[in-house]
Amino acid sequence: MTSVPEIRIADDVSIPQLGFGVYQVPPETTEAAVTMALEVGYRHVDTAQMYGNEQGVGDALRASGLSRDEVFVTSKLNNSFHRRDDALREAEKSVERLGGPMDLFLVHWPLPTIDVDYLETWKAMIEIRDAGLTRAIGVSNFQVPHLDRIIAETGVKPAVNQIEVHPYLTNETVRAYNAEQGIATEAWSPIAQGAVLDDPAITAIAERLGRTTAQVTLRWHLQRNDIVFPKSVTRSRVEENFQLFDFELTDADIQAITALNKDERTGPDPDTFDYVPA
Ligand SMILES: NC(=O)C1=CN([C@@H]2O[C@H](COP(=O)(O)OP(=O)(O)OC[C@H]3O[C@@H](n4cnc5c(N)ncnc54)[C@H](OP(=O)(O)O)[C@@H]3O)[C@@H](O)[C@H]2O)C=CC1
Ligand SMILES: O=C(O)C(=O)[C@@H](O)[C@H](O)C(=O)CO
Repeated sequence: MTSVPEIRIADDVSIPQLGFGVYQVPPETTEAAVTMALEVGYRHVDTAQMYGNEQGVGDALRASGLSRDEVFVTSKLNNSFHRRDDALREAEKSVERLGGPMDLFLVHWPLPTIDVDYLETWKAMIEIRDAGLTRAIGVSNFQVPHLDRIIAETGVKPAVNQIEVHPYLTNETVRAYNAEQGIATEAWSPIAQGAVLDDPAITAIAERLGRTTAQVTLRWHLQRNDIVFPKSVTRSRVEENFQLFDFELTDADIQAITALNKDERTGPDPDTFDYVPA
């Protein structure tokens, strides 16, 4: 079985650096998709209340025969639940759907333009952790000023900051701040939902190494010490995305891929994103 490196993100909490993302996996097929990923060897699943598929993740874990502590599970607080009482209640519901305490629970978006202050939400996350509903807490899509503020006001650093990172959006400012603060960076949409896979520079490296462009891109993330969880519902790709530990990129390869940055987002901008589900 492939051994996936782990990154320590909090006292007594380590996360496998490679996981399986389930954004846009329909609720009715999530159990099958996660079961497939567990069969391939993934031991880290990234879901969210917003995805509507935590139940399917929990069902796959229960059916797997694996003990709960063998699989690292992350979920995220939905944008509608930023008020303290809502956050605590909804974290309990996530725990029920997932079948036990989470390993990592994130504030999904800072929503800086919404009337609930994300500082209230971060304080609620600390309570959620202290109540034992999750082993570690973190944030997602937080920019440097958001991070600065929650750390200054509470003295509690997020274990991770999950942000959009891929060769066309290297997000260096936030990554550097995360590193300086000892916050692990998780790179969402690591292959830009496929947008980087035909890039000529990545293709040239892939051809030289006899790998696919998805594997080269994911390996680039790993060698930059970021945590990734590519999503696929296609078994051959789920397998391909797991075969990353028997080759290496050179420093020159890493620099060439990093140089592809064009600050191009595939998803929303955290400074303006204000979607709150009804
Ligand atoms: N915190 C946040 O705000 C966000 C978090 N995320 C997290 O990050 C995870 C990954 O990001 P996501 O947006 O899903 O995008 P990814 O960058 O993982 O790309 C997923 C897409 O690429 C395809 N794909 C996957 N592997 C391959 C491959 N080897 N070759 C060719 N195509 C491939 C998939 O197709 P198919 O499934 O058809 O095989 C799917 O269309 C999410 O699932 C979620 O967990 C994502 C967005 C925002
Ligand atoms: O996938 C996620 O985690 C997201 O937050 C995205 O779905 C994001 O909300 C989006 O892309 C909305 O269009």
